[in-house]
Amino acid sequence: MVNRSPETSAFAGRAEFDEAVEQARGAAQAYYDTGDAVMTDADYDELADRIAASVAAHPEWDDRGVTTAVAAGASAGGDVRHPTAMLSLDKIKTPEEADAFVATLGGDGCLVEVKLDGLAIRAEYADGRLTLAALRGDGATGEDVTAQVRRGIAGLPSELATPWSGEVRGEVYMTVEDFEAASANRVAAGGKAFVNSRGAVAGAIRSIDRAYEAPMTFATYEITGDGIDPAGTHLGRMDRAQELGFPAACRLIPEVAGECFTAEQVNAAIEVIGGRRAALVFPIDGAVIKANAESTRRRLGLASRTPYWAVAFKYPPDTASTVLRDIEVRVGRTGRISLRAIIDPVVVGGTTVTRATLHNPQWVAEQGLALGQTVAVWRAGDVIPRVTSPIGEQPHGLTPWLAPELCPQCGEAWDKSSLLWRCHTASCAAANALAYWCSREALDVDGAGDSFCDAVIEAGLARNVADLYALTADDIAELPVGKTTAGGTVMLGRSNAERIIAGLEASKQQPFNRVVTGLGIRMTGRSVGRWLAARFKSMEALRAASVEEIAEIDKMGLIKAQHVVDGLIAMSDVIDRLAGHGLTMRVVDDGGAKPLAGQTYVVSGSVPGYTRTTVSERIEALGGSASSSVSAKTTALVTSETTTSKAKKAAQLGIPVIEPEEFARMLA
Ligand SMILES: NC(=O)c1ccc[n+]([C@@H]2O[C@H](COP(=O)([O-])OP(=O)(O)OC[C@H]3O[C@@H](n4cnc5c(N)ncnc54)[C@H](O)[C@@H]3O)[C@@H](O)[C@H]2O)c1
Repeated sequence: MVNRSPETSAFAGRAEFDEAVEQARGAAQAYYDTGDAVMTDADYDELADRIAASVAAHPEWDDRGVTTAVAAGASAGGDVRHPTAMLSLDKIKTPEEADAFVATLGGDGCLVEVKLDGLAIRAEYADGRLTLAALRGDGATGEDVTAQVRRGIAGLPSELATPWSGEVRGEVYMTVEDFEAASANRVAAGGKAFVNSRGAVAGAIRSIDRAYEAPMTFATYEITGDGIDPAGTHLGRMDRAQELGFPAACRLIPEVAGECFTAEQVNAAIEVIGGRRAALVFPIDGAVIKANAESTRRRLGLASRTPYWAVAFKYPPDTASTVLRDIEVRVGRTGRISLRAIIDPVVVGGTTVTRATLHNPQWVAEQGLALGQTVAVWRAGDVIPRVTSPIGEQPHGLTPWLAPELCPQCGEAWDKSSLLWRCHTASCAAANALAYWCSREALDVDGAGDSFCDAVIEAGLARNVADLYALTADDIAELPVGKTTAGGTVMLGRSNAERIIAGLEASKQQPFNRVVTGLGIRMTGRSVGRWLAARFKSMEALRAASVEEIAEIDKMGLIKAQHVVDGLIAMSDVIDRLAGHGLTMRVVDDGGAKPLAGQTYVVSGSVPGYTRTTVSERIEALGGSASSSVSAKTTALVTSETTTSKAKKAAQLGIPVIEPEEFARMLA
């Protein structure tokens, strides 16, 4: 057994302990039987650790199998008896615990492989034909899923190319893409969206006559049978498995497929897998460290629930639970509804998060989400945090949240023809266009927020961004921009009006790329604005460019290029008037030195004194390029974090990392 982290504390009293056991068993029942989440895995693991620490301190306390049985609390296995037990794995969380495990191997070799997050399955073959497939169940017996497997699981064929007889064990899982598809297919067939990919596998593999497509994949980690040396090594057996057509879990990340002999090698492999976690197409919840040679495995042996020759390293959770407090409804630049969850602060993926996105109104309704309810929030790598599921039963007395039937901006009905509702009214489109133009990522007009833009459109003072430049402080000082708590009207006021007019004046000095960005052409944003400005240098040249010429820009593509051409034509008059008002219509080269020429930087997080846009602009003004993803071409990654996927990728590729403060000095 692996030593538990010192901070794990035992329960003080028996009653508290019994309650925790009950809670853990209930959670396991939901987790294994239905794939539902009653708590996050991290919360479950903490509870199980505390139960284990309590049993260690009070051996007479009965934990009803939580620490000694496979899937304790879940419904009893099934009709199929496994010839040898299908075990669980002991968990570790720190490099020191990994060191301790490696020490137990006594210098023998081990492997570090991905711990796939799906369901354990075993399949028997006779003369190349699948004869039986069963789930792990309680470890001793499991459910027969032969018919479901025959429906098709990639990597677990009903018939092999050779007449092989034997048994494979492994994990059935869904790739990220297949999970999204299975979930959408189930909703289209009148069912509920799946909560996560493991839950999706649990649901799909158990329903024999499901009315929706749910593509699944298999990878093996154990094999016995014809031509397999039971006394050999894991790597040897996996070679044979691959020859037979079963993908091996240990080969899914080729960089870590070799044998390790030292704790340093093991921890380095754990780091590599952890660094790639957010970008992997298959779901993992850890890495498995396991002895390679059968002789080592036999020497170390098995406990009742787990082998002593393998452990699972669990990465810091990328999912945390918190309480949903509010949902803000906004209309995006392209008229699409966007939902933002306001949540109690929670640390997830190494950062404190207070806001998260939500899929769409239908998903929220299906999940029955209510304000005040506990939800799971997921954040991986640098992605925007997302609410992935409600956790547990909805507390009594809460009413499910429903999105407003009307657009909160213009009061008209949504177009609900797709899951992401849209508002198509001309006033909303115009107000969104103005708000985008004035936003920090475009012309950054001081003081001109959403309520000002709505009010200008409402009052008929502007129909497009060019009209803004004809306004005076007198025109806008009395615009109604809000309501007092007593229901009275709040006016913009003279000083705010003057601030906005000064902000509009100052925006005439903004560089050309921001003018291009601010036009708000579909499928474009600040990066495309910068690429177009850098490539064509002036509005004149940009307007003269063909779709093909624009598409030649790296990462651009024909579809975006077509939108650019169409957008520029549609906004022809507006652009002419903007030019007339003195907005910057060409790249102004300050003639300064270009010390970053030929260099590419990836900035992750904030650099003092710069916004995300201005830092990219500054890099480019100094002759360099700003990119969003780390690759072999990256000169350096700018970040103060060491645990993000970008930082790990940079470490893997040997790319230098620069602290944001130092980078700010380089740009000065
Ligand atoms: N959220 C909840 O309410 C809840 C409840 C119960 C359990 N859980 C989670 O389940 C875990 C315990 O589950 P478990 O006992 O099923 O163990 P486990 O899933 O953590 O580990 C054992 C399993 O790992 C799988 N596996 C994947 N890749 C593997 C590989 N390369 N080599 C070997 N095995 C591999 C196998 O299916 C094996 O059965 C807990 O740590 C917890 O995170 C969560």
